[in-house]
Amino acid sequence: MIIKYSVVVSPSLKANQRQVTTTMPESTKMKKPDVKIVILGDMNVGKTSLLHRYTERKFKDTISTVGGAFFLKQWGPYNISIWDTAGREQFHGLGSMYCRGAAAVILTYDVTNWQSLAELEDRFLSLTDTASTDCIFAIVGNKADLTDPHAQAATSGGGQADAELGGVQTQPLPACPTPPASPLLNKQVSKEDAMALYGRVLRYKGLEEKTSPPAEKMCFETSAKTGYNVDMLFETLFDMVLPSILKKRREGENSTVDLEESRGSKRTKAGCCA
Ligand SMILES: Nc1nc2c(ncn2[C@@H]2O[C@H](COP(=O)(O)OP(=O)(O)OP(=O)(O)O)[C@@H](O)[C@H]2O)c(=O)[nH]1
Ligand SMILES: [Mg+2]
Repeated sequence: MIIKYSVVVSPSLKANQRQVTTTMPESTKMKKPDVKIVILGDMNVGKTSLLHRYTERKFKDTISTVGGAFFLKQWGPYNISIWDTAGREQFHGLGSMYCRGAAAVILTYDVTNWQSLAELEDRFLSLTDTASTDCIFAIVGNKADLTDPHAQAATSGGGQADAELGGVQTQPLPACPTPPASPLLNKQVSKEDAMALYGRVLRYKGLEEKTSPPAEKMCFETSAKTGYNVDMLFETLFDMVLPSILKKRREGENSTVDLEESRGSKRTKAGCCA
């Protein structure tokens, strides 16, 4: 089950004064998220498209994100919120607010645009200072369909999430004729460049490479257009944030005050003193 919530901000105010309002479907009582994943990156790299692909199994027209939105994904018994953010400079100040307490951050670039990788380090990495201390990082090169014939030919499976959306039963679509492959563009960012950035992210966070998830596992090339590696990205992260969820739940249990017990102990104390 996936529910989408929008976050509305007033762009006319300065970043630190902006009012943030969350809107949600009237009929939906918000479930409490167990954990938060945030997707960051420059404008136009395809953050919203990746989320549409994962949650709606579609590649559809987007408009540049204003403020942010989050999706609530039920993963087994847990609720995972996935936050989409705006890449536009104008909304930069909101990024660290969205990252507060995040268990995982997806740093997204466009494989055909070197600058979009550089921006991750220059502009977005510092926004993650507010994330959880054990935050996991994934580096994602999107638009792989433009440079890689495998990604261009991939077709995303649709069954699982289609069936999940509002519990609506869907019929498989009739097979479409395969569109002609478009000519491939030059790849500007190699997987090695992304893996080197992952190493620098770990150093920035003061994390040991030896004890952190390896770069090969945490660097993905995806296509929101064809669905290439999109499920793999989100589901790898969901599995990896489970320990954070369990830790949070344990901490929640330990900090719960048992009112009956405390009333009882008060009475005993009072009885003692009497
Ligand atoms: N070929 C190709 N185009 C893509 C892909 N993902 C996104 N796009 C296109 O890239 C443009 C930007 O996509 P968005 O998802 O809106 O980008 P964004 O990162 O959310 O941008 P902001 O909201 O402005 O930060 C759109 O025209 C998309 O259709 C992809 O995997 N392949
Ligand atoms: Mg967007």
